[in-house]
Amino acid sequence: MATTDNKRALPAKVAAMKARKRQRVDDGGAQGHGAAPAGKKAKSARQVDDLVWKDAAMPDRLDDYEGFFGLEEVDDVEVFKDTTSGQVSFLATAAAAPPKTVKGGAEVEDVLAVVAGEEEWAGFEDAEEAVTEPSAAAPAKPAKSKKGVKAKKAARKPVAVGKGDGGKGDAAAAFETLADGGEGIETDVSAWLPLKLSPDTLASLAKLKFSKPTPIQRAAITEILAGHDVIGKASTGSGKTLAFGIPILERFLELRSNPQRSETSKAPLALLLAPTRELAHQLEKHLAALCSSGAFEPPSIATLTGGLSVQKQQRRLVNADIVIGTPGRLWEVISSGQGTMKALSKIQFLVVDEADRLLSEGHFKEVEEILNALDRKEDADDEVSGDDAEVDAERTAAPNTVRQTLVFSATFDRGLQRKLSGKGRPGGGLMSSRESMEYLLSKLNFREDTPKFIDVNPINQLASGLKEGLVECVGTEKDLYLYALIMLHVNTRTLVFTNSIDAVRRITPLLQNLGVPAVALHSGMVQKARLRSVERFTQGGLTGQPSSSVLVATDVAARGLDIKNVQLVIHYHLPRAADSYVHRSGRTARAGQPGSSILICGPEEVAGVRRLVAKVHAQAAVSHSQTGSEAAKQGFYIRTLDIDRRIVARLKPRTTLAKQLADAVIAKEKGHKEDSFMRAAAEELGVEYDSEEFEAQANGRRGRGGDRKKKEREARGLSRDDIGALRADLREMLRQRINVGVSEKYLTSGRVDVDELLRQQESGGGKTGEFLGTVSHLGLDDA
Ligand SMILES: Nc1ncnc2c1ncn2[C@@H]1O[C@H](COP(=O)(O)OP(=O)(O)OP(=O)(O)O)[C@@H](O)[C@H]1O
Repeated sequence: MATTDNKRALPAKVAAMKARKRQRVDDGGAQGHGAAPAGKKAKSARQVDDLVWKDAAMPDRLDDYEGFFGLEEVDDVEVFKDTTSGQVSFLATAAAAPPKTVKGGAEVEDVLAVVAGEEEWAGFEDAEEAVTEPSAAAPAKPAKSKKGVKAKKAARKPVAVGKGDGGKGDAAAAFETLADGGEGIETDVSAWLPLKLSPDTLASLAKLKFSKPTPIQRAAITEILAGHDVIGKASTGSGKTLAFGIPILERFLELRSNPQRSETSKAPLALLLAPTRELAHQLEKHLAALCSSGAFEPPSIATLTGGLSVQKQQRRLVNADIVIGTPGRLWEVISSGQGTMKALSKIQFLVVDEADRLLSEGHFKEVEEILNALDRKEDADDEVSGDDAEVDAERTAAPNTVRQTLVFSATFDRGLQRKLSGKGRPGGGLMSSRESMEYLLSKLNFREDTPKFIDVNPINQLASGLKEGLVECVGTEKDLYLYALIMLHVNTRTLVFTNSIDAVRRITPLLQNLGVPAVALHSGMVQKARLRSVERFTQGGLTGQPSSSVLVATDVAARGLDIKNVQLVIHYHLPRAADSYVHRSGRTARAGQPGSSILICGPEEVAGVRRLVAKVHAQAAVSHSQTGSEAAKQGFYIRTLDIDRRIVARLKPRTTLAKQLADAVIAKEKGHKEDSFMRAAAEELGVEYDSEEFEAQANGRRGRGGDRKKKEREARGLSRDDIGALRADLREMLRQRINVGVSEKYLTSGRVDVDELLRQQESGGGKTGEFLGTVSHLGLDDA
């Protein structure tokens, strides 16, 4: 740790912070605290409400306390009066006046007092004299000896910043105190120092235990802080959120510390666009976590997504520092007026997360309208209507000089990527194709001609800890194989992707019937249920409450969702495109963790799947082949995983029963809905409704889907008793152990203890891994 005689240059922001503190102390004097006596203990000026008032003890016999009911008292406070203004102020020690939440990060002293729980602050060590210098205008703050600081630290197990790095200890001393948060966390955040972040931000990072920036954070934060527009590409789960979140926080703290905040700085600072509601809420969570150290008053965040009360969201907009939204709801709010557009036109950051999705065809219309609205220079007060916004915007849009635009994703179109990195074919400027992402990017109205393109993983879009494999089976056995895979990964948080809402609706109850704790997520669910599913999945599985260790979802969960410890992704349906494969698979193996991705496909699909996965890996293969690797020259070849047929065969009866049950319940629900609909329609038409008659007519018109309809009718025909009997049969079946054909190996009560099976197999002379076929190649036997 540095001492006062071993001074080094402080990061600019730390120096600025200290200057601010000094300024504050000086200002305090100028504003009338000048007469404050220099206390023996360091005391500082407080508002009356900031003091620690205690209930005054009252004598027992005074029934109504003679008018003193509620009397409060305070210790260790000096009262003094400004001679010129006559204003009364209080000087109190930290013990008498623990500071409230600190605004703007400027009040370093208060932050430190909160964090350290001390009366006095040791200061930034290499410039103690500047901080502790007794001012004529302020209470003296005695410098604390290094020994004293250390003793307290030892007791409080502080965050270790700059440990062993020699050159960074000066600022580190302050960060140590700042970042502890009283929780005894030890996180060395010195690796962040080159990014020159404020102590408040470092304190937050320490609290999050993020000891060093990820590559995209290291590269992007510097450029963003330098004021550049950035297009950032990095693999899934590599920390892109904080790559833009940290610079936004830095700017927020800077603005907060400025007492003369301009009109602009009172408007929202940043607007973040996300493609799905879940991702928007997750962005809010991540930013809130980043701002939760307690060292400063966090920014107010308004998240605008569909499915939740628009009025409530509009109210939250009023004081929002950061606005996060999905395009549909955001546009709804902007176009409904209320001055939203005017406020948003002053944002300093526009973030487009999962940009290739947001800017793709089909999603872009609303994004385009929002962008147009943001860039309208004239009549910013006017309300925009969806119809005229585009025309007006064409007329009034001008390059934005204030706003920085930050565009992030794990996947960008390859041609565009080459162009952005300066390796593309010359010609065909950014406006070449209206449908292409190039055109859409051009609409983002970057402040610079050439935004910085940062690609930290030009070789591989997939996380390095990801293992991939495929399971081949006939289409009618997909349910069975899905169940088998889940059974073979007990206590594994698993995300199952399908291509349709109907499939989610069918598979979830099927798995539930089999005793698998599954929850559903798709866009047809009401928003609260969607959020609840994510919550249950996030909490379940690993904490001894297996209430939701499997999430069955459509691609609404494919992008951006950051759920800890998802170890397995199963593609029940094949992803429709290479980028979907990347993003779905990216829900596992995040933040440097291992994870596996398994595709279930029919024999006729295998060739297509191999092509698709090879395409994703193509760039890596090309790059490796330049170094001569034989395997790489052949391209990436995804392995087929052999699941022991004996297990599959023995799981079949229970799966068939569970499916029958699930189908019956779904068919009944559907029938009930149809019935209600038909009854209402018949009533409206004034005809009598006879479901059997209608059914008979339908039978006569059997066309496409006739078999399915027949099955549905059969399933619907099951009585309540029939369903009860099926349930009882299934329960009984799930209680049975499944003998897998080798003595002492079995599956019990719907779950499989794979480790136990492998152990027994090994001790019985079997080869480890044989049981799971090549699944062991994925590392799944560790699960
Ligand atoms: N510096 C860091 N050190 C450790 N963990 C980090 C760091 N930065 C972020 N993380 C964690 O890494 C995880 C993934 O981060 P994030 O969700 O930002 O990834 P992403 O790159 O946006 O992924 P995707 O492309 O899937 O959206 C999060 O749980 C986040 O808290």
